[in-house]
Amino acid sequence: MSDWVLPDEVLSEAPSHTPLPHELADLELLLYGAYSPLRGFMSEAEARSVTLTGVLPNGTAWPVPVTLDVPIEVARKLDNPDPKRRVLRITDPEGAPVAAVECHSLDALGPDMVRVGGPVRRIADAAHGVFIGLRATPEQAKQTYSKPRVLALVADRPLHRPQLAQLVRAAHNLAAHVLVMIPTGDEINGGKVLKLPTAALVRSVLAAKDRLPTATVLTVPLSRRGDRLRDGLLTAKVAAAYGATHIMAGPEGLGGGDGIRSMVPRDLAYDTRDGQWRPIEDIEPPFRRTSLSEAEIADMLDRGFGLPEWHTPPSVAAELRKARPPRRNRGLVLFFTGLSGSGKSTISRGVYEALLEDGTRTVSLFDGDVVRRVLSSGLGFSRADRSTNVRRIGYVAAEVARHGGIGVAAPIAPYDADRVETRRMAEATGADFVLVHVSTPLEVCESRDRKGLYAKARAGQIPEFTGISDPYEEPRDAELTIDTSDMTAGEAIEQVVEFLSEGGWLEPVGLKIA
Ligand SMILES: Nc1ncnc2c1ncn2[C@@H]1O[C@H](COP(=O)(O)OS(=O)(=O)O)[C@@H](OP(=O)(O)O)[C@H]1O
Ligand SMILES: Nc1ncnc2c1ncn2[C@@H]1O[C@H](COP(=O)(O)OP(=O)(O)O)[C@@H](O)[C@H]1O
Repeated sequence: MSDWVLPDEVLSEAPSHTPLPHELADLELLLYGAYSPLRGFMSEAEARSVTLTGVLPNGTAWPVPVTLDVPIEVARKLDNPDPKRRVLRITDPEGAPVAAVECHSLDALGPDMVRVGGPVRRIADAAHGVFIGLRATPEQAKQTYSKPRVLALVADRPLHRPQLAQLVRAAHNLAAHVLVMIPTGDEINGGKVLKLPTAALVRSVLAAKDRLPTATVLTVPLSRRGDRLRDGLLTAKVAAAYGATHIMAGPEGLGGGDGIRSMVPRDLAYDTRDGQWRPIEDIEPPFRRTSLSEAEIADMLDRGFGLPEWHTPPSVAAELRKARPPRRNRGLVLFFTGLSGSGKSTISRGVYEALLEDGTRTVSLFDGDVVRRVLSSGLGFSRADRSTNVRRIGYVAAEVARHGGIGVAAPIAPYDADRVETRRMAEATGADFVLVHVSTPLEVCESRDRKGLYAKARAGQIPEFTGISDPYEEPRDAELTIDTSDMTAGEAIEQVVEFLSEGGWLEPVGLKIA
């Protein structure tokens, strides 16, 4: 990839840095040569040029910035005037060195961060990664192609019969070898209804392998930037680097370019007369079954209904059932937020006990006092400490949910960013996240003043008290909002239990609140 030779003593003295997941994914693609002709991370000027014009200053078209940002303390250690000796050692999240960056450019991004640009070089093969055995460099992949034409498909969702039929038709018409690229980078779930953890996505795609024409199936650490057009162009670039001559346009549409042609598949429907998938307009309406939407598929899985065989191969359906079990068996983080005295502890404890009495679900309660004593001992109530506290709770509750249990937590959790991160952690495990905002107004909480804390806060004896001298950011993404001003604790608990039953997380029968 890179022709520079790195003396050992330079490397051993180089400062280390562990990049963010999407930066590591970019690094992997750079090292593979999958971002060819890029050989390294962009300088700020290059990144700006790409963002504004889609072209690098040297005239190369490139759709998105590929950048690496490091904290200023790390950048300060890169003080050698000779750029060949200004080397940053990149470590994976476990701390093992994986690559080196020869830092040709260092551009300050505000007071804390520095953008590091320059060529990259592999030090060691990545040792970890889900389905790492399915990774390949473009050169390795090209060895497997059986035909001159190669049709790429980015499988960022499971393949059901309509997608398989589209692929088979396109591959047949082109007489092409098929290259299935399963994206394993960050944000592959972005905007999807049916969110799957990476391993589950790979398994569900592999479950359709027998139904593919001659194909090479790879995982590719592609991540999404959130701009469909540019993401599409980047995907096409990577597919071209892997030797694809054609690419299937996805539901969002994908750009071609770079000598790769985009294939827009025809809309297919199922013909009930002979069980074939064919262009929708070739089937008379009474015999036509259109494909299920992602929302319909998600809903069927949530309710525990089997996916119909006319639509989904049984092997794929089985993987999806495992990855997304019916809600009554699926992990859940039930997260209460609200002011002190709003009723979080009372309601969460009541729901926890109702779940214990019901006995169909395993459940852990992260009681506020116990959390502060054990999990978060030593933390106070500064913004940073509250954030750490809430994210720790979120992390542990997500682990409970990963294994199919219900994690119930009830911290104040005053900051939106921490609640959002907590939701992300839960959903990344394949579990659900339900946010209950106990919205009892401050006046009511203060009049209750069960622990006498509001009086102390008003008297200035407790600095940074939520609602008095510290912020509470009202959630706008709560699944359920309960104001306990005019209801009994029993009624509040029942509202939550009913919500869980109606949503399918609990069997409706059997649960009774006294
Ligand atoms: N400064 C300040 N602000 C708010 N609350 C305070 C403070 N100091 C102590 N307490 C008591 O600690 C409880 C809140 O802890 P949490 O872990 O839920 O807070 S946070 O989510 O980390 O913000 C909270 O308990 P609850 O009444 O159960 O909410 C208070 O009793
Ligand atoms: N509908 C209700 N739901 C919950 N608590 C209520 C309700 N009505 C009155 N309360 C009282 O309000 C107080 C709430 O305290 P707590 O549950 O410890 O709140 P938090 O955990 O949010 O600080 C308790 O004394 C509780 O008895």
